[in-house]
Amino acid sequence: MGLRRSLPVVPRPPERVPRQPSPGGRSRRPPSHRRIRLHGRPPPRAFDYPTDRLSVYLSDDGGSAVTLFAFMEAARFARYWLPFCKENAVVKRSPEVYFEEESSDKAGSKNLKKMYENMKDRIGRATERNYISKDLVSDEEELEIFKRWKGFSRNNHPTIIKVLLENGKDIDIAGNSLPNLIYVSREKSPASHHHYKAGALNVLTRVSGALRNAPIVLTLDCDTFSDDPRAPLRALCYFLDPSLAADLAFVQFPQRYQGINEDDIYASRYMRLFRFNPRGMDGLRGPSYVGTGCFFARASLHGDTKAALPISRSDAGRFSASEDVLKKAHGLAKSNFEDATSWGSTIGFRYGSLVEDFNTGYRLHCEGWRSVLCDPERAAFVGDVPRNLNDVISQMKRWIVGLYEVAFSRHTPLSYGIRNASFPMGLCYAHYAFWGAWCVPLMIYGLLPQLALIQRVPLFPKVSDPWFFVYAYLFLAAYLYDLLDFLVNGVPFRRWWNDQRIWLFRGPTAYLFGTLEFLLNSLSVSAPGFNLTSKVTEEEQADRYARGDFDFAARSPFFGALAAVAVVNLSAVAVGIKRVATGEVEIGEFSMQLALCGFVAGNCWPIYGAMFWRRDGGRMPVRVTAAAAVAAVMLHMIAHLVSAFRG
Ligand SMILES: O=c1ccn([C@@H]2O[C@H](COP(=O)(O)OP(=O)(O)O[C@H]3O[C@H](CO)[C@@H](O)[C@H](O)[C@H]3O)[C@@H](O)[C@H]2O)c(=O)[nH]1
Ligand SMILES: [Mn+2]
Repeated sequence: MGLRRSLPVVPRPPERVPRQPSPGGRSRRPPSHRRIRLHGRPPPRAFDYPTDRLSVYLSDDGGSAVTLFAFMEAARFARYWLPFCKENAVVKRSPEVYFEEESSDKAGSKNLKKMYENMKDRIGRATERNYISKDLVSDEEELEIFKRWKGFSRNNHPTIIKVLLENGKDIDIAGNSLPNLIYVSREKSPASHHHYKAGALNVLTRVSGALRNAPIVLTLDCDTFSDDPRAPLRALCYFLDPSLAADLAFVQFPQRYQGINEDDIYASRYMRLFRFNPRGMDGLRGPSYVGTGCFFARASLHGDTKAALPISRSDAGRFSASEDVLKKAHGLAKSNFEDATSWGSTIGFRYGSLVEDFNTGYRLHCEGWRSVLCDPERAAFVGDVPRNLNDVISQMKRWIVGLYEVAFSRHTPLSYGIRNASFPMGLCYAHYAFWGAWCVPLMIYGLLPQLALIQRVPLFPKVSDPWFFVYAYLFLAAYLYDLLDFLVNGVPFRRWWNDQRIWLFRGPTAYLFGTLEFLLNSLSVSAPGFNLTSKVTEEEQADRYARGDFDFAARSPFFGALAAVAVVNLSAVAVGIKRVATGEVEIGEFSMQLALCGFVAGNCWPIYGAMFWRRDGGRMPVRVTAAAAVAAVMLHMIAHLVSAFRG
């Protein structure tokens, strides 16, 4: 049974008539460039896969002419880049990564690099002006396209679909045909909810369905690049396995990242979330969908039950971009197309949660579909992480809100999930859905024993009491178990230490603020929003990150809350030690509380540095420090009042 057609949706460029993109042109940095590093690797991605069975759809949710321009440029560059990769067996097919890491002396590599720099330069200029001017586009026909961008805004613009490359018509410089490349910017209008990324993915699903309707669909985020040309083949192995294929909805590759600093100070690898736990779920109904690096059976997105297997029988057609088909596609991308349809509720990517990935995978599992984790040694897809603490926490806060939206929906994992997916799957999903609830125990442990210590209220058994060992055991066993999981998986100790630290940091920040935000959303005081994770980093900030220094340079309420907890712990340690030293209290009675304060304070070390002695740009703004001190004093006063009242 031969695989007839397929359609991984993977950005990878090219352009029409072979036009010389001035390979020898001097690369010039625009003088007024702010020192900003774009850490999302630019688009070109490539697969070892027959190009006539590959279509790449790029969703531009920002509706920007600059994005289209960048893709036209990249498409042109690909005509030179792809033959070079083939000739030299280049596996790292992101040119940005290739030119950075490889000091290549391969034939043509110098010229190609120049060409690449030149392209980046032109895109840089376009980005800076936010406008495509005549000096950037010489082709009249192309210039015409950009003239359509009059009065467009991100939330109000018509549909634009542009077929940038068509297989069979466009070829690279070696004469090989190129895959289809289609730019899609869906219509946005203030009158319809656009449902963020899930909405964008559903438009892509429909548009690709009209143009080609291939049975396999790959979703990739804008900050992900493909780092293994054979990834589609790996995924297809599962889809073509008759023992799996009947109800296989998706094959998920773990999220893996580049550019994380040595000790991973912000725990950006999310080892449990993306590496350990999916392996466990793989033994049940399969890992959850994590938004990127995931191959779907199109059938599962159309709500067709159990239709994934007969890939070769699916009604995939030949790619067509005829006027009729394009007209139809424009209609499918209209902002009101989904009104009174089941898109987002029982078909396609599911709405109602800011974590559309988690929600969609969960609902598919509940509907009887399975998934598979594909975790080869070499990362198949590589993504980017935020590189300063405020962005890290903001991203997590958005996830927490989105997870609560699933937790408290009518499809809550605790009942619907357990009933429909299975008991253990329901629990796995509940474990994440209620993630933010960690703020309760974490806040209690971060404040209560400390304030009680200062008020001379013992909370735990004395060292001489046998119950003491139960507490000590629970604490140590939990930590040791966590540590072992990391060590066994080859993660160095310091990375584990940072991971547990960030877990504590999330308590009064992402977990707490996420929980509050969800409460406010539920009371309709505010509305959930998808704030994009920042994709740029200031040069200075990037350097700090590379050095492994914490970044507190923002007037962020997160930092205020963190610093307040840190100050309470520091004062408790100081007061506690003083009391023990002067014999005011008996050490046995407060040893556990003192140890706890010491442990938290030890973890807060980078916060004290940022508040008190650091002088570089990453220190905490004075205002935040002051606010935190006031908050800490107030907490002490409240504790004092409470204990006076009780006494
Ligand atoms: O209105 C929107 C908002 C986002 N996106 C896209 O969504 C993707 C993810 O956005 P990003 O800012 O990178 O968010 P992250 O928190 O880094 O993404 C993680 O969390 C998201 C759910 O919150 C998942 O969708 C992602 O796959 C997962 O990597 C990007 O490709 C965006 O272009 C849209 O297309 N439209
Ligand atoms: Mn991202």
